[in-house]
Amino acid sequence: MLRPLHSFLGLAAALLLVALATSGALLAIDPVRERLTAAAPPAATVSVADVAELATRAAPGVDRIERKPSGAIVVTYFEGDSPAIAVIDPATGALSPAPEPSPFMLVVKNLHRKLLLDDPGRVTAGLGAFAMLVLAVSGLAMLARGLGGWRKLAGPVRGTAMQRLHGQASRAAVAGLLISALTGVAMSLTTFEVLPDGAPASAEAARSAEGPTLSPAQIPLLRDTPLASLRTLSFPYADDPTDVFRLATADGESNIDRATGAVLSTAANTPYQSAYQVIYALHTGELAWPLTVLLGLSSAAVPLLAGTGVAIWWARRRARPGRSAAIAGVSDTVILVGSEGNTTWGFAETLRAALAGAGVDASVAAMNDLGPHLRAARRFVVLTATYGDGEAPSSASDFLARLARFEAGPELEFAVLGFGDRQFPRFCGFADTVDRALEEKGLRRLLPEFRIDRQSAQGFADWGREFGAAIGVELALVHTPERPRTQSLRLMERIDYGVEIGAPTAVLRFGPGEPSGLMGRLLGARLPRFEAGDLVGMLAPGSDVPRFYSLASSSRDGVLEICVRLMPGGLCSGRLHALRPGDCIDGFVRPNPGFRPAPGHAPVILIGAGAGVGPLAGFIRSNAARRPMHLYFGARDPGSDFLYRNDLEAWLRDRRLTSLRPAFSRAAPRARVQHRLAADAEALRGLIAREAQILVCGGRDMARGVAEALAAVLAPMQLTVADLKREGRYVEDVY
Ligand SMILES: Cc1cc2nc3c(=O)[nH]c(=O)nc-3n(C[C@H](O)[C@H](O)[C@H](O)COP(=O)(O)O)c2cc1C
Repeated sequence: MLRPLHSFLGLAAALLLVALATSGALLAIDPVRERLTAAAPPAATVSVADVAELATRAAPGVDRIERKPSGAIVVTYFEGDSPAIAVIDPATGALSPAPEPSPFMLVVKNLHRKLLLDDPGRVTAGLGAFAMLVLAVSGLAMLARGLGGWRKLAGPVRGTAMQRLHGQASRAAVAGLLISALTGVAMSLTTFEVLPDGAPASAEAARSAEGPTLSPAQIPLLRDTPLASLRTLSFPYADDPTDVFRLATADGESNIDRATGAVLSTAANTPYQSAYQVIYALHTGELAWPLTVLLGLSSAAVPLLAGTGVAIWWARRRARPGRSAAIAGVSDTVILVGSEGNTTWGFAETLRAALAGAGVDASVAAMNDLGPHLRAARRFVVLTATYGDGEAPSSASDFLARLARFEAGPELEFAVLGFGDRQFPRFCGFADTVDRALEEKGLRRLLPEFRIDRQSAQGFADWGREFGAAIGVELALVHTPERPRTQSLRLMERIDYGVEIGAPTAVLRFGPGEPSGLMGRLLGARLPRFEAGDLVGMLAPGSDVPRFYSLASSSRDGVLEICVRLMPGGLCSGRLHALRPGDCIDGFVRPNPGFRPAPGHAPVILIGAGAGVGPLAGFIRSNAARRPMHLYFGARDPGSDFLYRNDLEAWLRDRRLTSLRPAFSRAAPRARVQHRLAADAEALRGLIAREAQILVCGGRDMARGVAEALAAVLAPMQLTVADLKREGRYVEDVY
């Protein structure tokens, strides 16, 4: 429900919000500039009477003085018959010219308040503020859901570059946008009298006694009112002997007898009038100038949020299959899809087509489409992704509630296939929940739940064989993900290791290759943006299924570096190892924000073996802040496959690397990283007590051995590897 609300409202209101927010950001410039150039605030002892005295001396025809939110005191007076305006220095009484309101800013103000129209514009601006409020709240709730709950709201945002930009910008701007939107709605409701009038109270009209006019210093109320609480002071009209001094402060208004100085009438603001003034001051940022800066910057982020939001919506729309597939009629087999990024729909379609080929009538629907019309189905096959901390993806957000209401027949069968990523603490957590719920509902299980890591086509094919056997057909699932948009990379340099010991491993450094597309031809080829630990996908010859390698550099290093072990019979590694400097290959970058050191200064323990040291070397190279980094590196022979040896020694010297603990399995004293970890147990416990984060990269067996060794290290601290994983302090990149 949240996503459609956010998307449709965002699309419908995008232009209006960009106009309101951009004009709001421009309006914030003047108050901040005024504040920065304003004189130092007067001492707290300066009273309204002091400044009014100075004003009567500097400008004998003074009509009114006003204290601006920036603190500037503006005097309006008459020079002969002509009105004039100036800023007065409350310490010296010196007058200086008041800044003229620029015609451009007047247009901007009109645009912001009423879109250059009258009442229809004011109504539309009010609706815009309401749309902003709904978008800010729904966006924040979606972000919290995606990150695994409100307590993880500050965690790293995941997803495509566009999704990360949208999430990070909205997180930075949401406080300011909520203040602007809430106060904007309140001001609109006040304008249209849905809420009571918030204008300050006016004191009842009064008449002065006849007699000579007192000077401000002779009037007790003006002496007792500090300058800081002044709004306006109007002086009595010279030609009307009964006119009064009119003093407005934050608390209300008073009329003062010009001849006696007595207070003739007074009106205090009601709590609502006081509240409205706070609302107004919050909206305009008048309350405090840092607030003006916050509101201005938050508003300036709105065009970025609108642009990235539309791009995300468009990408999602393009990837999603047609509506007809999503609400397909009832078939024998119904494939229910839980997806957020849409890749699971592609797997579902492959499955549907293969079932059709095997003579099984199947259709595809969103999990949220579960309803009484599906009671006629014979079996449900659930394909679902997981988000956040084991949460449902958007197309399955309502599934468990719908399942609770669903009346399943006694013969209904089910199978669950989870799509997830092992790096998350709750791998395929939502698929687990759905599997249990279907079993508890009394559906007949066809086969145990199966989990697929990082959209593995191989895993999908394996499950397909088991599922086919369970329903009595032969099923060969060949899933070809949509071919990603690649770019050409040119090999600049390669360093070979491990040849002598039969484990050839190469560090390959790429630069931009042949330019492609109009932009490439105009601007020249460039590398995309990436961080160490992100992935580069390469397509093996004759295959559309990419093989991913962890990046050992960030784009700031000017090269795209990977570390590749030649696998026996490996098509992709074979192709990469055959490259000579100058050769080109196509690849694409996929962000992998779950695998990188968390921000901050806490120590980092890096553990890798073989080519798994690649991304870890990238983290060390990027460690400009010199946070403590300790590397445990496993290889076979120091003379042959000590990858990055020269770099690691240089990084130890310049303190990017704090300690290096290599372990060699084929040279005395033979050891693996696990042994080094066990030997360093005490030191490791010290680091973990200082909030250290552990990053592990390498083969599955090594990762298992490392987890076991660390479990023993952690036990005396009453901690487990699972505890650290939950806190995001133990992350693995395992292949
Ligand atoms: C923000 C985000 C959070 C994720 N959280 C989890 C998780 O908690 N557990 C898990 O196994 N996979 C998690 N994943 C991985 C996805 O479930 C996986 O990539 C899935 O194949 C995506 O399918 P979809 O494109 O159809 O949504 C997450 C992915 C992202 C981008």
